[in-house]
Amino acid sequence: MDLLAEHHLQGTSAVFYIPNFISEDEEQYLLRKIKDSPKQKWKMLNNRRLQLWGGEVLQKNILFRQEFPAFLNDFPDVLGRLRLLGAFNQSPHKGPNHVILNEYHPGQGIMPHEDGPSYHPVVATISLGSHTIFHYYRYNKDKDSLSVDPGSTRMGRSVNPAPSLSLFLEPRSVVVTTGELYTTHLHGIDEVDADTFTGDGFLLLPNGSHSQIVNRHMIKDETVVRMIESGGTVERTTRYSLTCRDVEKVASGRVAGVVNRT
Ligand SMILES: O=C(O)CCC(=O)C(=O)O
Ligand SMILES: [Fe+2]
Repeated sequence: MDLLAEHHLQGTSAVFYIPNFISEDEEQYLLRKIKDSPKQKWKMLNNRRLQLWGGEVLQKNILFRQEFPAFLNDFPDVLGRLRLLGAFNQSPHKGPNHVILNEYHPGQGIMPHEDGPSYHPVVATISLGSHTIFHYYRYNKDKDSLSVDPGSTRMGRSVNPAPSLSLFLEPRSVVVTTGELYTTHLHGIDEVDADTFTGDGFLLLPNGSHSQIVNRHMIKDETVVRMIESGGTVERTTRYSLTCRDVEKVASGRVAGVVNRT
């Protein structure tokens, strides 16, 4: 984790934020490749669409591999860059073997959730095209209480609606989450068109309360930093995220249409 260490987010056990992990030219290239990808690759969900790369995690949390497209491990070698960073040094395959591409138009987000047991507890999330605000949440202490929205949690435990940590993710940045923020917290993105800051680092949440942006001293875009410190609104545009993880169990043997590789 040496290269990562200088990007450690103070006050967290193990969150790392790296602005400009992807160059502007690489971002344009990746966005073009995403737009040119076959329509049938998209999986439609209620509030967004996504693509799975590297294979699919099927029964028993096992990954059935498929080759990555060249723009993830050839040019630009996003996956190799994550390996060099050391983010996956402790993971079974020493690098990500699975990537989810999520598309969010303004007003779209993702409910608080955990990523589940298939993955080694490290996730690297790259943002392309637009910023977003990424919240981490805790479960409430009362294990027996029912969730207000049971669909958003595992086991029907209630989630504390006040984020325990809020990050501003710039386009082209990567955030690496490990440790207890991965294993015991949830994460989510509010379904809003824009993000309004009220000064001193505080973000106005949809329920009228506030949450402070904890990585504001690490943000490179000075216009954004001024808004976060003095107040203002940043409109969201379409964001693509690459959620890169290592699935611990990988199927050996050949499956129809799936490349045999461990
Ligand atoms: O888009 C993001 O940044 C988060 C995506 C996510 O949490 C997931 O795919 O599990
Ligand atoms: Fe997630």
